[in-house]
Amino acid sequence: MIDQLIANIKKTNAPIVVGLDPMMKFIPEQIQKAAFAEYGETLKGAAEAIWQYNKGIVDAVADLIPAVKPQIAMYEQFGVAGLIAFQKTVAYCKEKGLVVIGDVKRGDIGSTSEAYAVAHLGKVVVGEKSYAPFDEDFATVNPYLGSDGINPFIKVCKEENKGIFVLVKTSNPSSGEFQDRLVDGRPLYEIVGEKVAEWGSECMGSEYSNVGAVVGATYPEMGKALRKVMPKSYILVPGYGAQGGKGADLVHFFNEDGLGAIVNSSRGIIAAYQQEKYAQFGAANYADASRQAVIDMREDIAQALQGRK
Ligand SMILES: O=C(O)c1cc(=O)[nH]c(=O)n1[C@@H]1O[C@H](COP(=O)(O)O)[C@@H](O)[C@H]1O
Repeated sequence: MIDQLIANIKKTNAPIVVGLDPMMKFIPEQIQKAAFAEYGETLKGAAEAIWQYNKGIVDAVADLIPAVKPQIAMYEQFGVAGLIAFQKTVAYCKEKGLVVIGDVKRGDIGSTSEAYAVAHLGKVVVGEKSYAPFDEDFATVNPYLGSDGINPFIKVCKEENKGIFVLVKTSNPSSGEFQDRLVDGRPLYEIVGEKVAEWGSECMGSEYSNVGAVVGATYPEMGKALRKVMPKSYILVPGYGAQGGKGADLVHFFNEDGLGAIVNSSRGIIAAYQQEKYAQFGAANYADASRQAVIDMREDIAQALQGRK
């Protein structure tokens, strides 16, 4: 699957992931009204609104980007109806040729991780039949339980040609509370990064591994160090835009070949029309504002990478 992701990145010339993290406050009134008219102010109504909103954005940006990252929490808050919207979003994006990174941040004891891996990347067996319940291409995984929690994902990745991104150094302000702690004189995130390289060596694509890492754009120096620790792992870099990360911060997350990193922006793209910079689009043209925000992000990253040469 990493090969598909890289092919899409090369085709679009955009190492960008659009994060599909829909929140009701982003959804234009006309979409909410139509959904509520059909289903009432119910969980189903909310789920219909987020699905229609997503569809508008995906239709507007799909030709520009290699991948999307739906964040399951934004759907799960609307219960089963929300999860159906998640599933529909995954399927629709795949139909459009996009690689789908399910941001599910799973990880548990072995037997439980196995079920998570089956749910999101693999197939579940029911009698004589088998089903791919959510069928994302990649999933984000929390490594805190150690190899027991990761190995079932790697097994499914090998069987199904899928991939994972393991949390190594997260973008949030308190990520250092545990992740930066020194263990035998070295920061914990570096030890996890080494483990990602080891797990990744078991699950290689042609140039890069199907086991990638998540490292926040908000910690560029750590990104630089981690790039060297896991040379064959793709780094998924969240924290661009709404969390303050900029193109210039991202340069060292990439390898010399211009590959090796893919940068996520969620609110910065999907709610662009609510920013002053894109206000002229208005709520009715929210998807056009998202398209312009993707073009600007692509330019920002390209310029930063150009500056490195
Ligand atoms: O795994 C992630 O994607 C992730 C890891 C991390 O360290 N920081 C982080 O922000 N994320 C996710 O990336 C997205 C960032 O959203 P924006 O800040 O709106 O661009 C959210 O879906 C977060 O859950």
